[in-house]
Amino acid sequence: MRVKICGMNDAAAYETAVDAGADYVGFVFFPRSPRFVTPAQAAAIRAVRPGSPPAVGLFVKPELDQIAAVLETMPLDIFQIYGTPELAQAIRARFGRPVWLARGVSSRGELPAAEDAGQGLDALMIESKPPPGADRPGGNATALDWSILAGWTPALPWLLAGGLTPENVAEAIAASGAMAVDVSSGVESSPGVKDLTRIRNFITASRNAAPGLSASTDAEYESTGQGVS
Ligand SMILES: O=C(O)c1ccccc1N[C@@H]1O[C@H](COP(=O)(O)O)[C@@H](O)[C@H]1O
Repeated sequence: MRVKICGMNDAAAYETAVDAGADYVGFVFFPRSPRFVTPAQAAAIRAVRPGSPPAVGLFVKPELDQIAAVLETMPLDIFQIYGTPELAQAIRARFGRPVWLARGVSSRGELPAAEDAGQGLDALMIESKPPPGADRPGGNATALDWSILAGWTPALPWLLAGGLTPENVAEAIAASGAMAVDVSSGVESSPGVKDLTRIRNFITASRNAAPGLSASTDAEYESTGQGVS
């Protein structure tokens, strides 16, 4: 099981996620998000634990130059992109780093299109569609019907996101078959305010849900076909 904790916007939350064993930490560069950080803020948070898990930069329909500007101050290992597959491909080609493409789904019938969209990319972030009126495409604390993912074996790795919490992540993993999960709202006390206990509990609950798979058993994990690079 791999776990990403997204929306890192304070040092204590970041330290807690790293110390609790997060496999990825996410930084949101979308100004309308309550988790938005400037590149300088992200770099300062990351400096608390140099050499910690891969840093995932989240961008919504970014200009390539916006990403380039962030990279001048904040090194990123992976990009999580909300936008077209063509944009995601262009980002991958220009920056030479893994790109995870986010796709909102609500039915099993939408999964083939999601898989197609991910062709040539490194992973799919499968999540709920934003509720009507939402002013951001993710981070809305809404869950999808996890059962639509049961038995899905796309050609590329995928992570499950959207409305996950320490309380429901085990059920989500069991129902969907996900081997990588991502959370933001579910480890907060209010939008944008991370809760340290909930971060620890989320990581523990995720790992306990799939005890045979952990970041330290990579070979076994990769052999499932859901390894996330
Ligand atoms: O977190 C945000 O504010 C955000 C803004 C814009 C796009 C995506 C965002 N977050 C991502 O959305 C999913 C689900 O989040 P949640 O757990 O339901 O809050 C996750 O991938 C976040 O990284």
